[in-house]
Amino acid sequence: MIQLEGISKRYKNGKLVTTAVDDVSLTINKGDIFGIIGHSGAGKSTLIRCVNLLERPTEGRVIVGGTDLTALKSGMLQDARKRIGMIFQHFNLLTTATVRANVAFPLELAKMPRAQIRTRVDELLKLVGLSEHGDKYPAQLSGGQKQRVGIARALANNPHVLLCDEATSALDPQTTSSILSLLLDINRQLGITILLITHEMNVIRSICNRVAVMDRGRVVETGDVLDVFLKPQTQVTKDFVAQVADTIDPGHFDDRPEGIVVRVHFIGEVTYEPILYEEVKKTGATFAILQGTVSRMKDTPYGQLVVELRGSAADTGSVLEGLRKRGLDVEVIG
Ligand SMILES: Nc1ncnc2c1ncn2[C@@H]1O[C@H](COP(=O)(O)OP(=O)(O)OP(=O)(O)O)[C@@H](O)[C@H]1O
Repeated sequence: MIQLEGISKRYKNGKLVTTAVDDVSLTINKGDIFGIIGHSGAGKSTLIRCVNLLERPTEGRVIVGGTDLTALKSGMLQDARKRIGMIFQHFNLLTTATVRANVAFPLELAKMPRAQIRTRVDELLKLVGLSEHGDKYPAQLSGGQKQRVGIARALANNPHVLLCDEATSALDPQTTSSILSLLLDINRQLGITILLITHEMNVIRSICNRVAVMDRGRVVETGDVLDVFLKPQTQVTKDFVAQVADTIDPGHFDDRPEGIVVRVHFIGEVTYEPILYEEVKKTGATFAILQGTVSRMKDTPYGQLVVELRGSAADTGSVLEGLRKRGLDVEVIG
């Protein structure tokens, strides 16, 4: 649905050149909720603004729904942009217009007849749970409600893609979670592909299926959220994963003298099966749990256990083999 090919964006200020985005290529599939995470200054905002050409990349191509936006003349680009909705951290609502008027705005620009606009606005307000608030002004709404207006407005022209620029960063945790649920519903019910940027791993974990990690203008890691989350490769990704409290602090188990220390990853329904117990029981080995967690990423349960396996080398070896045969990812870490 979105293909970014070799995107770079450089800003020139006199003799100073800042490279905000440095040769980024990404493929975002139809139906994905794709998250880009990075620290402040990593280039996320610049990159997401390149997708609808609010920023024109210095180099590279942006292909959305098969159309190369970077090759379009301005009239055609305006049309293509209607298929790309966008929401913002600070909502960007018209403060002197009511909720209805804010949502109607892109429809008026698209010259939709008045009666149709009324029906469409009703539909959109219902979708985002604001049917009772249509005649209010933005100042009379909470942050979460303002973002719902932003979402309704972004969806007005039936976009294929929704871009979310730090859409929950100005919201408290509870409101964040209600907006994230709404985005997930929109993705599922309307099949809209979502590309979001954030500096919070929790946002990625709650709703994204794919993630890219940005650092100093470059994508340093990309993949399925579960893979990246459970096996972060770079330090910057490890730091983001550590933001989420239920991950296990690596590497404090090397002082266990008696046995071998093993990290077992569970993904999916096996998380709730007594596999470890069953495999250990077949042998003369025993185990002690040193640390463990079970959680959920989007709809997938997952868990990690760090256990010390005690017993003869043959017994512990056969436990490891048994666990691997049953599809678990097992690492000996001490
Ligand atoms: N218009 C501009 N002119 C010059 N430099 C810019 C411009 N916009 C962004 N930059 C620089 O590009 C780099 C990336 O900025 P960008 O806002 O894309 O990062 P970010 O990851 O979105 O950070 P934040 O979360 O703080 O917005 C920064 O060094 C920034 O100072």
